[in-house]
Amino acid sequence: MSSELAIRVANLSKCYQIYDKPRDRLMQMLMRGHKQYFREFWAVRDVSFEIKKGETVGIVGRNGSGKSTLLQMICGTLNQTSGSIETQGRIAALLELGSGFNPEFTGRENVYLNAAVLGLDRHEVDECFSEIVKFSEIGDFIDQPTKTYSSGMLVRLAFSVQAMIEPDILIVDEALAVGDEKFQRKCFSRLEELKNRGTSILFVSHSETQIIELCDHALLIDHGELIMNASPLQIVRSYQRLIYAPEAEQAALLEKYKRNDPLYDSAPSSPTSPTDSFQEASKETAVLNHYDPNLTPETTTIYPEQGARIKRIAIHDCNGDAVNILEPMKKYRIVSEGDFSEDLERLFFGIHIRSISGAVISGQRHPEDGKYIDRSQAGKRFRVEFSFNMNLLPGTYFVGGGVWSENSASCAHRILDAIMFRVQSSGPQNAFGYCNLTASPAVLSIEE
Ligand SMILES: Nc1ncnc2c1ncn2[C@@H]1O[C@H](COP(=O)(O)OP(=O)(O)OP(=O)(O)O)[C@@H](O)[C@H]1O
Repeated sequence: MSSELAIRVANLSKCYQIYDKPRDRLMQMLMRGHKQYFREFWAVRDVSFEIKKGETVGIVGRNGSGKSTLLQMICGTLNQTSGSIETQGRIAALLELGSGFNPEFTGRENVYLNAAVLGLDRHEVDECFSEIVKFSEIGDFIDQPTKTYSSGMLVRLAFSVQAMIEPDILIVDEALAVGDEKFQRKCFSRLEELKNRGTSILFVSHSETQIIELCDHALLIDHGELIMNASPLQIVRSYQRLIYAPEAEQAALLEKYKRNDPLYDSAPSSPTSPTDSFQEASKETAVLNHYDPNLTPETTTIYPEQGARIKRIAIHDCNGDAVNILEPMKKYRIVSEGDFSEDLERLFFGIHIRSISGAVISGQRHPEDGKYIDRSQAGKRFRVEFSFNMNLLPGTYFVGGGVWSENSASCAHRILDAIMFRVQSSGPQNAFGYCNLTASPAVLSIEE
């Protein structure tokens, strides 16, 4: 394997033998393979990919798609049925909650045991022990058996051991979803630190923000197969589109992804594509200086219609004119219009604003959390207006919107990156990031 690579997986597969009855397992042993008493279940099938040193790669997929099985094989805690795995350097892994701990041992004993498994000798553990305990915030509990720990404490200690020993490869299986938000933030800043120091990180997450913000690229796994290996944003979009698609359309979508067909309806756009007609409907006659007809996203993703259809999303200024060049600190309205093709119950509308990297910066729903519009009838049109203060800093942003209802398993209709807008600069800024939350200028005093 080239010295640039940290992990190389080639044609990796895992087949489980499923016995419907315990008796079948016994029969299989007795018959010594003369007859087959089990069903084969391929949890991972012919997966190949490479991860370079220092890269962070996210794995995305539905429940049961084979993510954990794949990670366990890479860590060496599960044998593959066929294929090969090559890794370079020390691998640390955070798999199932507390799976590396012996519950009868104290936290301290488990730290030494865990570190020994990772190849550290006693002296090396002595050197980083206090750092591990400090990071985990376990305190005096470190000398209690880990069976007395809460799930949050277990994950804190497990993460601390794996992350403080500076592995070459770190594998994390969703474990970070456990633990309080403050600790999660600490874990992610530690992951960023490891990433900057050159650790290759492979992690499973259902959080689109984590995938987009941390990963260099990502893998989409479904039914044990590697469906796509692409940019984090593309993977997150494809995954969302897959899980929101009606069941009947999912197989075709997966085939399309596998063939590496253009992900978005708009790329390349055909004259009749839904994206074109949506964008045509959303296009406005130019309003002097504040509407740029060329400002249209190439990443528009239109979900299948399931009872509703959003026909147009637009931003209006205080005169009701459609705009997409916005001025900081002014008031605007985002308007979403469409119609219902089915009778729907308990519905709500939403819009969101995303950054270029795809992170959701802000969103609004109507009615508010926990409340719904009781019902709507097929054939009726809707129009919903969300008002907002333009507190975003100069830059380019994307707007998406959706209609959700209890009748449709996922959403009645949804469009990601429906339109885009630019916030103009209004001169030198004291604020940076995405939002301007400044209430009044900073006050400085320096001692004489
Ligand atoms: N020991 C086993 N014997 C038989 N089948 C198994 C075994 N372990 C896992 N599986 C099956 O393999 C498939 C993949 O499981 P895996 O845990 O890898 O999925 P996953 O993508 O990590 O799911 P989740 O997101 O729910 O954690 C599942 O259908 C699961 O039921």
